[in-house]
Amino acid sequence: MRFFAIGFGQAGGKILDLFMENEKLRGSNTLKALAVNTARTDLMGLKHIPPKNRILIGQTIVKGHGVGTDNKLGAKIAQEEIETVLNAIDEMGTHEIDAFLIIAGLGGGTGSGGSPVLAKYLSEMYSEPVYAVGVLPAPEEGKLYSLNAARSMITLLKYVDNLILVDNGAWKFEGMSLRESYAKINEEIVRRLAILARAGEPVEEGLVGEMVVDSSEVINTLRGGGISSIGYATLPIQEKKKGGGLFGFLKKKEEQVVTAEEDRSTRISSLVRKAALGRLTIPCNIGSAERALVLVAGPPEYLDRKGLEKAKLWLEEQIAGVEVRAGDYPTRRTKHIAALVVLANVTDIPRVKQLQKLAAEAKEEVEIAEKERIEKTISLFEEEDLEPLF
Ligand SMILES: Nc1nc2c(ncn2[C@@H]2O[C@H](COP(=O)(O)OP(=O)(O)OP(=O)(O)O)[C@@H](O)[C@H]2O)c(=O)[nH]1
Repeated sequence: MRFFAIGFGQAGGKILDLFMENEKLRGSNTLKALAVNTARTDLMGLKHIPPKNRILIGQTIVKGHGVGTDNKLGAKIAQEEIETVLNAIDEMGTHEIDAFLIIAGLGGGTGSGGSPVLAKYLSEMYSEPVYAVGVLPAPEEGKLYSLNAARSMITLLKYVDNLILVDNGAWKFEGMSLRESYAKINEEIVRRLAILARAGEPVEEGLVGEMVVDSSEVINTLRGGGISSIGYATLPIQEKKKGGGLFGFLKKKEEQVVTAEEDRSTRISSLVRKAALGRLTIPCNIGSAERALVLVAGPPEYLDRKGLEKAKLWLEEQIAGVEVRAGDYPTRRTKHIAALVVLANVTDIPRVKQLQKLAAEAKEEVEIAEKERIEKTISLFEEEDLEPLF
């Protein structure tokens, strides 16, 4: 799956930078990456997106300092400078890509306001699907972030072919602050995107996928303009050494490592279940998904067609719809078997409901506060009979 990815704002840029690093490390050069921001320092902090593929917008308005969580300003700047962004995309080349992928934190200003604007233009100008990865703010970030995210989500859903949500609140790591968790959350997001990017890619020389998933199957799964959540699970593998002895046995117990000789089919199907029922990028009711896609990657001797088919049947029972696509990707560049489950077009997502509620409250509070402020300011001058200067 060849993505043209645009990291919008700080979170989007950082996640895309890591995605780029990951793709380089695994020897793939199919990912096109462009970072767009109103903050100069955010762009300067990127390491793997080449400087020529970083665009600073809004310089005349915010002087390279970001929009300070004002997503209306973020949207306005993106609208005014959309030509610059679209020209950069065109110059980088779009003829070989399968889809656009906009990545942004939806609680801030630049990415939250800018990504729906970009999604609108890309969906009008190109036939390739436009997906967004939207990072939702954690509850402790406050009502302004909720209001921003809710507004951005509603607008994005008008233009994208699919919105993959990631909930920072659900992903905050034990004993860590949200900020300290960012790096780990970003790694988790990139792990999932990297597996998705393997769909339809030529496999390493000498390897053959048993059930290949093409990029068109990813596109068919994600069609329809809904919200998706992604599950993921891995299992470490271990080459079976002759005379592994007591140490080998202990290691196996501790780390739950597996060897190729164990029941492959059960192992694959339980790994897929673990991915679907475990921690999703956004917690949701799996029974409300319209479609699903399963991708399993790992060394070929650990992959198994029967196991995948079993997992597919099981998922068909779990989701609301009937469309489940499944495939595998053999690779020797890993010491794990990884299962990815995309739950497409889910409708029962408690965090989104909660965000809408918080956003509605925040909107009302802002309006009341503004009205009161105007009234109080006027009343400050009511008693005096002074004329304004002009
Ligand atoms: N997962 C994750 N979330 C992040 C990261 N950085 C910021 N966020 C979240 O993204 C939201 C803020 O968005 P940013 O991308 O920082 O803001 P921006 O788009 O650059 O906009 P302004 O800074 O307002 O100009 C908040 O909800 C943060 O919790 C990150 O590296 N990873």
